[in-house]
Amino acid sequence: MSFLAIDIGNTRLKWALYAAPQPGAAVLAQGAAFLETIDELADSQWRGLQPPRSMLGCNVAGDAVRRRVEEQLELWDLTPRWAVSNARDGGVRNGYDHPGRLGADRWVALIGAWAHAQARGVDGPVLVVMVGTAVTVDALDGEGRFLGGLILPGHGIMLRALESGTAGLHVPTGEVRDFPTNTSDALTSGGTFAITGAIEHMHRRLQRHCGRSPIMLMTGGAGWKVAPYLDIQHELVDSLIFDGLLALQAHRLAL
Ligand SMILES: Nc1ncnc2c1ncn2[C@@H]1O[C@H](COP(=O)(O)OP(=O)(O)O)[C@@H](O)[C@H]1O
Ligand SMILES: CC(C)(COP(=O)(O)O)[C@@H](O)C(=O)NCCC(=O)O
Ligand SMILES: [K+]
Repeated sequence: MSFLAIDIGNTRLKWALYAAPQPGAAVLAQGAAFLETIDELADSQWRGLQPPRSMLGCNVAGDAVRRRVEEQLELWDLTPRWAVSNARDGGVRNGYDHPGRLGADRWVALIGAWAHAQARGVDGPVLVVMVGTAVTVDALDGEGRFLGGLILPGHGIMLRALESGTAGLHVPTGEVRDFPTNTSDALTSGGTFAITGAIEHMHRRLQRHCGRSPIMLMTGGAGWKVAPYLDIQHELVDSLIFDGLLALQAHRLAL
């Protein structure tokens, strides 16, 4: 019954093997690999794993990367399946102008966030934040409607853009400070507060739109770096995308 969930972002592939394709199933094994090393998965992290019976992934890193991962999946006898954004699934309605153009990771995370809210009896809005290569800040109302969201550069991209666009900004990583007094701290703090500022802005907007304070769920490889500087209540849920994939797979099996 085991189920493999895969989340391919623009920096890393994350995977988790679950005992069953059901929300709340036990994690049997998990790992992550930078995209440069995904051609070794079958010979390294995945070797010796209990063979998964099914898989569902989400991928925003392009078709070439998907094909490379499918080659690794040939280790087992299973059909690779990939989540695509659509108009409605897992209790969420997609408000994007062209639902299929919404990043599959955002769609799956919204479905995971909705499942979390339902499980906790939350019936108000949810702000879904992912801090990966890029940062996304997505608004879900109390009825499970995805209203829309922001995309902004992640910390690394912001710093590289500043480095390549200026003559005088080649400095080591600094600390986050309220009033930075050197270039390193100014850049690190600027990047962090650009992200927290966008999150807090969307939080206010969603609160105003729904007339209720949203809960906020945050995920992504760099979430832990941003979380300490957020002035609003939030929860880090590392497994948000996997939880969305589990919800989708369970839903599909129930049909
Ligand atoms: N082991 C790590 N140590 C420190 N930072 C990390 C680590 N792994 C990831 N990150 C941070 O998280 C970002 C990537 O997060 P991730 O969620 O894997 O992105 P994506 O989903 O876009 O591939 C990196 O840009 C980096 O800032
Ligand atoms: C916004 C993203 C680049 C985020 O990618 P990530 O940081 O997870 O690697 C990805 O969700 C994407 O390519 N989205 C498609 C465009 C959209 O969502 O509107
Ligand atoms: K991601």
